[in-house]
Order: sequence, then C-alpha cells, then structure tokens
Amino acid sequence: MAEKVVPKQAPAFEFMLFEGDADHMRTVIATPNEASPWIDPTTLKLRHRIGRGSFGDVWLATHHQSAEDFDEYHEVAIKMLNLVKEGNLKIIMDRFREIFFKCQALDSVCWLHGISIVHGKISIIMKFYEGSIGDKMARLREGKLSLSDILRYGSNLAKAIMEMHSQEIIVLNLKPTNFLLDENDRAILGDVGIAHLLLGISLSNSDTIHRLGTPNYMAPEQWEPEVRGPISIETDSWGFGCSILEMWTGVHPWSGRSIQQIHHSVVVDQEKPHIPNGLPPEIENVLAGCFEYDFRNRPLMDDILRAFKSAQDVSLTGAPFTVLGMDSGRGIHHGYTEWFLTKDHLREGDVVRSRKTPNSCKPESMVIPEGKIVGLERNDSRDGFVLVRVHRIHDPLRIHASTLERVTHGFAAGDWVRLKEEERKHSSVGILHSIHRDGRVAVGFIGLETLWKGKFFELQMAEAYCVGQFVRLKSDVFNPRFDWPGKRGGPQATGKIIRIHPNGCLVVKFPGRFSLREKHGAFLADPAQVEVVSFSTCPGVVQKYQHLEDFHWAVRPLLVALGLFTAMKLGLFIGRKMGKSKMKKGQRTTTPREGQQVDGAGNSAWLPSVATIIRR
Ligand SMILES: Nc1ncnc2c1ncn2[C@@H]1O[C@H](COP(=O)(O)OP(=O)(O)OP(=O)(O)O)[C@@H](O)[C@H]1O
Repeated sequence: MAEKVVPKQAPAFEFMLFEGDADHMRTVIATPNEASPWIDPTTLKLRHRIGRGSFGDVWLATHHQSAEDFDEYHEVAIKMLNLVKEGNLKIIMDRFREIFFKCQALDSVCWLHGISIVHGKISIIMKFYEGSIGDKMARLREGKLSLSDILRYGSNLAKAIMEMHSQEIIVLNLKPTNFLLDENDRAILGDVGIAHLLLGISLSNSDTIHRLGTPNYMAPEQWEPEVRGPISIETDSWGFGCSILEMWTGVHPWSGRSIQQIHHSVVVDQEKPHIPNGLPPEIENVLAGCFEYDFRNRPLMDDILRAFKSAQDVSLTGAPFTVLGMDSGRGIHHGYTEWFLTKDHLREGDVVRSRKTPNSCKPESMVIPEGKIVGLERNDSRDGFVLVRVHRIHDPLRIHASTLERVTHGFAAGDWVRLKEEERKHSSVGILHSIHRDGRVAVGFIGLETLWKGKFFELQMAEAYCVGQFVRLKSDVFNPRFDWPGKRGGPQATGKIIRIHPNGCLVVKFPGRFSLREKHGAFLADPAQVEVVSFSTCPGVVQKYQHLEDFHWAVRPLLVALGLFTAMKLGLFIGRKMGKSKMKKGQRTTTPREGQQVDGAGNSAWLPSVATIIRR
C-alpha cells in the first residue's frame, strides 16, 4: 500500500478543531500540570492500512520523536475512527483520557500510546502487535483453532475483560479480529472500549447499529440499549461467547444472515447461537449462560475465567472432564440461573428475605419475610447453607443461600424503584440491579443506555409489575413514550404484559384487539406511564365486562352469539308457553304453523334489546 505522510497542518484537521489548531486541541484534552495522552499529529507518519472495521480503519504508522541529541521512531498501529460530529469531539477526547489512564495499569489490554487527530479523524495510537486471533484463524485451513489454544486465549481474554470491567469500562465489541497476539502468543484485548467511548454520541454517518458493536456478536440489549437495555458488563459475556464459538467452529455467528435478520433472530425471536458438541462441559455450560436473553442471568467474566482455567487444568492433566458448580443439575434454580444467584455473596450480619420467584408480585408468600444471617456454613456463601435468625423463632434456621436475597436499606436487587426527583431524560421508574452495603445503587431505567448509578436515598419503592398483568395508559398521559393503541369506542386499549426488560420496559400485547397486522406485534410501555387493570379495581359491572373483553378478541363475538342464542331459546320457550295457555283456555285462534310464526315474531322483538345489552 502507498505510504502516506501526515501533513503538518491538514486542512480537514483544522476544520474539525473548532477553528483552532493542534495546540488548541491539546488544551482541550489536557489541563495544566497533567500528563496528557495527546500526540502531535506531525510526529506520526502513516505507512499503510492493515484493517478496516465498522468503527474505522487501522493503519501501520511510525511515531517520530526527536530532540537536539536524538532522533528516533517506532512502529505503531493507529485506529482512525469514523468522523464524529464536531460538537462531540471534546466529549470523546475527555472520555478517551479517562480510558487512557485506566488502561495504563492493565497488562492484558492493548498498550495505548495516546490520541491524536489525523486527517480530521480521532486517531487512537497503540502498540503494534503481531496480528489478531482473527488473522491467525484466517490463515488456518478450516479457520478453527485447537481446543488448547481456545482455552489458553479464552483465559487470557477473560482476564483482560475482567480488568476492563474493574475499571468500569464495557468493551462491547468483542470478536476475534479485536483480540491481538503478542510476541509470546498471548491474547491481548485490542479494543479498549471504543463503542463505550461513543455511547450516546451520534456519528456523522448516523449508523447507530455500528456505533454499538458488530451485529454478529451483539447481545439483545445492545441493539436498543435505551429501550431493551441497559447494557451492562454481562453484555460482554454474550460477545465473548460468540467469539469462542467462532474460534471453535471457524464460522461467524449468524453467518449468512443480514443485519435485519440477525436483529430479528436475537432480539425478537430470542434465538441463541448454537453450541456444537465437543467442548468441555465447563465451557459448554458457561457458554450456554452467556446466551441468556436477560443479561442478569449471564455469567460474569470472573465465572467465565474460572470455567476456562478449570478446563485448562483438566486438559493439561488429561483427566476426564467434570462439571463444577452448585450442583450437577446446573441451569435454572427457582427461575434464576446459577450465574444470577452467585452474583451476590451473603455475609454474616446481612439482612435477608426469601427470594421472590422472577416476575412475581406476591411478596406475602415469603417463608422468611425478614431475618439476619448469623452464620455461614462455608466461608464462601455461593454454594452453601446459611444460618438465619428470624424474629420470634428461637433457633436460627438453616437455609440454602440461593433462596435468600439481601435487603440493604430496605431495598433488594430486582425491586421496582422510583426516583424521588423526577428526571426528564429518562423514565423515573425502573428496576434495581444492585445495592452495595454502603448504599450505592445501580438501576435500569428506560431512556438510559447504561445503568444509572446513585445512592439508595434517592430512591423509593415503586409499584411492581409482573408478566400476565393487564395495564393501560394513565389518563393523564397525553404523550406516551411509546405508541399505544386506541380502543374501539373508548380512549385507550388495555394490554397484557408478556415480558419485562431489565430496565423495566414493559412488552405488552393486546389480546382483546383483533388485527391481522398486529398479529405478532407487541407494544412497549414505560412503567411510569401505565396503571394496572384488574377485576377487583374495575368499578361497576360495565367496566368489569369491558375488562373481560381485554382477555381475548373472541370474547365479544362469543358473548354476542351466546346472547342471540339465549334470546332465541327464550323467545321460543315463551312463545310455546303462551301458545299452550291459549289452547288450554280453548281460544285457539291460530294453526300450529301460524303459532310458530307468532313465536318468531316475538323473537325478533327480543333480539335487538338483548343485542343492545351485550353491546357496550
Ligand atoms: N494494535 C494492532 N497491532 C497490530 N495489528 C492490529 C492492531 N489493531 C488492529 N490490528 C489489525 O487490524 C485488523 C482489523 O482491526 P479493526 O479493529 O479495524 O477491525 P475490526 O475489528 O473488524 O473492526 P472494528 O473494531 O472497527 O469493529 C486486525 O485483525 C489486526 O490484524
């Protein structure tokens, strides 16, 4: 490829820098007396392009440094990001500076030299590595890696991603071409969270999907994080799982499908990538967890690393593979995956209550409404029994930790909460994802791409919703966040909750509406904008009947038919009675045939009135 040399002052560069120059940009990203990741673009010389991805191109370049007594240069890789709107430059630079300093301490993550603006594009300057796992796979005949390589690289990468998560960076773009290899054949995480860097920022090509990751590797919540999200560290578990499958099979996940088809499979149909046979059970089990639709049910990188390390140990000793974990049955425990249950470790002194079944609105059925942990059977409460002291029971109860949830400051993960101060940018009602013992909380709200972080005292409990409930828009909501269908002869339709996203977004179907167009369609609702409808809260018979119609569109035609049938029967019965009584009195005035006609006439008089009653 032709060698390119960066001009000292590229015109596009000046244009992108708010009428300024490189010095101006330096002041934007570095405050006085602070080390700066800024690299003067005139010291960079582009050699040739080595990669082209959805976030931009990667170039091999040289970085020149000189002083009076020395002049040296070294090879670097430069990721030139796609153009961003001018107003967003400072935000990205600020975010990069944060990532830059955080990554300096991480040894499994691509070494960053700094940032610059080359040809008007934000350019991340990195160490130049040997190549990527994607490149290595491309060189192999079937594109597959050996199991020992997969286990080794998998451990390297899980550790690297864990390091990123510990710095509160979500990578979001995990795939074999973003896994670099160093001179010791160690896998290094090559993407330092560029998608995270661009969260909430519109690119000039307005391609939002590519802003959020690479479609084949994207988790369900990654497609529309404000609506079906938020994205969280477990979003990376999905991308990691897809990458491991690709290394094992040599085939891209969802290979041959268009972006729209992948979206439909992953988000609408809730399909999971197929896990072929032959992987160690630990790996198969942890990968199955990576593809849980609700990210809270997925394993954390810590769990993934443990599974890879254990499989690596077993494969090194040559012993047969065994399954580790809570029990050999694995999978779902009372509606929660083992990965969900092991996220919070109980400690002595914790206040606990019985864990609700997922989507349950009935806390009153709890075995332990409130208790305090006074002992752990093992030091690690992940997989064991705990002793719980319950008010008015003399001896502590021995209970399995997985059936309990921690209550801190009155809140437990999974509770529905409302912000005390209304927020315009996002819904004020959401689902609590975690509460630390020191009162820090993380909540999923519609309208936010990531978890909202704050303190417990900013929240109050909100009404809980569950699957199967009927809801309608509140009467004072004139501009709902999402479209809501109207009702024939009434203002708002009532729908049934069929799913609840981790941010509290309700997925609602309208079984009371017959529409071929909407046969498979579902609507979304903001929990802050709807109210529950039930028989007990419907005032009066008419409203109760109306609610009955919400259950299925066939209720109304069925009742009309039933009404007509009853009316006919009643008409015939009365007609016959009247005929008989007239015959008894010897006042037969009509022939039986004529009598039937009279009955029929009586019927027709009944019909409209019955039909009117049945109609609302
Ligand atoms: N620091 C680096 N050192 C050496 N080669 C690199 C480096 N970064 C990237 N590459 C090379 O560039 C290739 C493509 O990288 P790039 O990140 O552009 O593509 P991508 O991963 O498909 O896209 P994107 O990350 O934008 O979604 C990699 O497979 C690797 O060969």
